[in-house]
Amino acid sequence: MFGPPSPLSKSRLRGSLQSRRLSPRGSPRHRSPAGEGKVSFGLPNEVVSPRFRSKPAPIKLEEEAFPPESSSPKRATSQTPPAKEWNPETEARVQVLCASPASGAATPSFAVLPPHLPDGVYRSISVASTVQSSESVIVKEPGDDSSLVSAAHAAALAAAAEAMRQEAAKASTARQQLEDQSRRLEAQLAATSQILQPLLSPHVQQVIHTNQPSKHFAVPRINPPAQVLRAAHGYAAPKASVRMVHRVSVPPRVVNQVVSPKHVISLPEAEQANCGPQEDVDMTRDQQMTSTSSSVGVQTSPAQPTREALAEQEVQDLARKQIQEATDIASRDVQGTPSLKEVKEGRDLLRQAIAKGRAAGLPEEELARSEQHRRRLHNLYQDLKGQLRVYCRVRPLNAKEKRIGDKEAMRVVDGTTLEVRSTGDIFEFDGIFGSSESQADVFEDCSDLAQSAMDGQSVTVFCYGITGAGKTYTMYGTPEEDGLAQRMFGELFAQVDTIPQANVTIMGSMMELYNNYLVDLLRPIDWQGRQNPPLSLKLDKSGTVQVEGLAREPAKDPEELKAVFQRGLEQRSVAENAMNAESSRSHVIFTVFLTQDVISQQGGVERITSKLHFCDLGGCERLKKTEVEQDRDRRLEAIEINKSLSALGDVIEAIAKKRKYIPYRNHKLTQLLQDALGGNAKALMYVNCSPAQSSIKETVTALKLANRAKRIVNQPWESPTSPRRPAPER
Ligand SMILES: Nc1ncnc2c1ncn2[C@@H]1O[C@H](COP(=O)(O)OP(=O)(O)OP(=O)(O)O)[C@@H](O)[C@H]1O
Repeated sequence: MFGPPSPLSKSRLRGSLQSRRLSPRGSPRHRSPAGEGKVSFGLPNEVVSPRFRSKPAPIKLEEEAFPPESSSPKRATSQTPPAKEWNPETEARVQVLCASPASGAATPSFAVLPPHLPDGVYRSISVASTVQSSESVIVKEPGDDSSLVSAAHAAALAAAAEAMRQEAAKASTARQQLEDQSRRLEAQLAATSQILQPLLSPHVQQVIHTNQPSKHFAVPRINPPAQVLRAAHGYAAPKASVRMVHRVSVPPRVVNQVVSPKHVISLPEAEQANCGPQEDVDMTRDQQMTSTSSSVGVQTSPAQPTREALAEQEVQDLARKQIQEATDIASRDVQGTPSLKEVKEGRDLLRQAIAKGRAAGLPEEELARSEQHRRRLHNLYQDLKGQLRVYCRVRPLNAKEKRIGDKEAMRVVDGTTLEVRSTGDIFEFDGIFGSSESQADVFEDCSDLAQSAMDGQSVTVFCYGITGAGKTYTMYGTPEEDGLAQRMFGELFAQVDTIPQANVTIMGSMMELYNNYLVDLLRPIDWQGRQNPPLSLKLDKSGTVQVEGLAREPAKDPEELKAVFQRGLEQRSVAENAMNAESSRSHVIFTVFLTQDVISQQGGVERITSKLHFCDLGGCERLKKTEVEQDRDRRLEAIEINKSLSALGDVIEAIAKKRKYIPYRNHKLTQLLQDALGGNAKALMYVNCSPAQSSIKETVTALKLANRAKRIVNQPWESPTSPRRPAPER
């Protein structure tokens, strides 16, 4: 209905506006010269509010309200620009008073404007309705010769005026509401102030900008860090509980009523003041928060979720979705008789989804079901790979062997096949490591078992072979390069770190089995290499082997566990000297005990316990007849070693052939490892070989025993948290 504003010259406008005031009735500007066709209008005096009449407001131009005409719009300034004379011949003038709710200066007056308005008024009205500030004056374009408005035009103008009046009424209501709100705030602040009074320093009670148009009321915040205070105020608060302020803008009236005059200081003063130590307030932050909010009884509206909370929620929802998808895929993949690859993919997918869920902050009880599923898949994967896996590692010829011109009698055919050149024997293992392969390569396939141990399965790593074949090197490495055990310690703690709320206890123990006698390598020994009380083995009701009297040392990180193990190795050499033993004729077992409290689906706590054994087995070669006859001690050692290794072979074979009777009791070594062989346990055996032709006979014997061990069958999966079923024994 209203057309766009005329493209007026701003400089001309400014000139006209500056020279214009709300003029009294009968002023020359109020009436246009008759018959000229150019009419100018001023507001009649009776329609101007009394406030205006007594003190006419200066007319300002709000240029932003007009469409830009030139590229460099000019702003009206306080300086008076040169006044431009109004030419009634060429200009029709209209004054439009807009009542601004912000200023509250005037009420709308359009309805009472004279009916004889030129066309330009409509454009003016349109412009005026977009003007946000107090007054505007619109000038009719020169050359517009429509002189009088029709009655319809006048009615339209009146309607526009009515609309503006309604807007003003709305603004007034809004203002009223604001005032009410401000009064409520005032009451709340007064109450808060009363409560906080005892907690505030006498120096900084409340910090207020007294001379600023927008006043600030200081609301205390609890316990800011000392360094922040030091930076801000140059002092540190010893135990002060209330120091920093959050500023909340409130109407000046409210501030003045809330804060007593003696506490009103300007902000710069407050910042510069060396406030010194404050009174100690013996309340915790939480207590203060509680007491403040409860005693004040502040009416708070329900907390709106912040943008961060919404983003977090979104991430969590996405993580939930991914876990569900991964679970579905994994379940589908492992139906029927899944391949190793399918199980691995399902497990990895679920593992990643759970890790993302943890990172997104999903609670452990929500992840418990997926975790259980992931454990199941991991266990299935390990079982499919082989519950007992046997690897062969061939070391390089050593300096002595090279010196005597020994030949290499072994050939690694491929990753799983080994050939003995001289005899033509072929041995198949789960993996063969040649002389060039590093400790890291050997560890690669072993690292997954750290997860099995964390999931509650017992894990045993054996190193087996003839003297000097590289068992100790493989298991414990050298000072320069970690062996399997140290690498596994690192992996275990890395697993622990992936579960933020995990309550895991890791402890280490170390013992030596020499001539069927168990020695605790973490406890002192007497001159004969004995301990009092001696260690004894017991099988508890859950089928777990207990070594009574064995010291367990807690470890918080891999380094601490390595230190425990190092101490055990040192004690071992002391024991050997005392017992006149030969190192290769004893078994050394380092055990890591894991206890983990996991959150169940119902939110309760489930305890998972497991053991990780590292067994460096004694050399398996037979002594030459002459040596045995000459040295009684060496003979006894050899007999004992052979007995233990043969007992181990029997147990492995019995498990492999699914016999009802598993002869664990035949030797202390098998008794000790009863809960780590068969059942749900996992075992890795590394058979270490010398490649030398000179020791090929003993090497082949060791390889045959290892080959026999490989045939252990898998057992069905059991929950890691269910009591371990003892392996059958008659
Ligand atoms: N894969 C290998 N690469 C390089 N050197 C090796 C390797 N395996 C073993 N050795 C070296 O061979 C020597 C004998 O190894 P190690 O002491 O581990 O044998 P062992 O089987 O434990 O002997 P024992 O039964 O007497 O304890 C060591 O000097 C070791 O550093």
